[in-house]
Amino acid sequence: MSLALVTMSHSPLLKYADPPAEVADAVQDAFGAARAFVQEYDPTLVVSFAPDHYNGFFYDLMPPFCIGYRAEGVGDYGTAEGPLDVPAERAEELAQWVAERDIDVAVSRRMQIDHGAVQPLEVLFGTLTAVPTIPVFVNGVARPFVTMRRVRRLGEAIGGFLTTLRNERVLVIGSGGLSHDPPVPQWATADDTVRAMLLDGRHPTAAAREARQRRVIDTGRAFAAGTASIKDLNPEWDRALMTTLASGDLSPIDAMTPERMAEEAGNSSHEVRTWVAAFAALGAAGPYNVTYEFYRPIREYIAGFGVMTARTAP
Ligand SMILES: O=C(O)CCc1cccc(O)c1O
Ligand SMILES: [Fe+2]
Repeated sequence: MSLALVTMSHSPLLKYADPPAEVADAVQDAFGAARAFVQEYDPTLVVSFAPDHYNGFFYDLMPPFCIGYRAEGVGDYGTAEGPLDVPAERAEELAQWVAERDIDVAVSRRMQIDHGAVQPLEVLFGTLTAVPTIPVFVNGVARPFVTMRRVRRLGEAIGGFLTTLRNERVLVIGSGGLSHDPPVPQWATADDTVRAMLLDGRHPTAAAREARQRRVIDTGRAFAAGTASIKDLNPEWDRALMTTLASGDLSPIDAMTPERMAEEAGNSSHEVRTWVAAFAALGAAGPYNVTYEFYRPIREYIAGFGVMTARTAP
């Protein structure tokens, strides 16, 4: 049973920043390559590993992982709003399978997902309902972080389940990263107003959402102009990680720690957990080949921007 994979950075600034045309075109070309790969594979089921940015998951109950039985996009940053087509019974079987492999996952019958999960679906399929999709939340912004080994083992367990689905062509997606340090609030440094949002900020007013987005948009402009105080992108770190993921041997990733990741690649580099889970899932079906790779550090998007496609070796 073979599997296919697309991992890609996301950026809320895709529609709100203005990089040089050559850069924007290169990203669109990379999206086109990923889209062509997916069209050719013609998946019947998608499993999407994505982080969240305090739009669906908050500190009133923050799990490291969550499998969605139902899910809807919240429509942040102009992304699609509304329900996904989640095959609920399959999602339940998946959660049971994973639980039996000693990985503790939360489940949600009302998962809310943001641009982190929605953007790849829009890029690859145009809509949120084109292909039945099981969303898997992987915490990438809210301390505490589980070990990278745990993330790899989650991916392996999910991949093991997917290889049992003989009548499906399954695409796994990983969304986020790579190195980047956008102004996502953190509990330790937040004031009372921001803490209230981090605790339980569901269904913000339009004005509150606008204010949050404005801060990220302004930071992107300043970062491109060289006047932002956020940590710089780290292309060497990004390329090294992509090389490891492509190698098929993910064991070196177990040694990565949240502290060093934040130090070397920024506070949102933890989003690469979704890539690790996705590659580990792919690897559960056997050796794989990377069929496409794109990488550019893009300050306007506040992202070490990568796209990879891969499939089980023939
Ligand atoms: O908190 C937000 O609203 C989004 C922050 C953000 C910015 C650029 C790239 C990202 O991956 C990201 O997460
Ligand atoms: Fe993100």
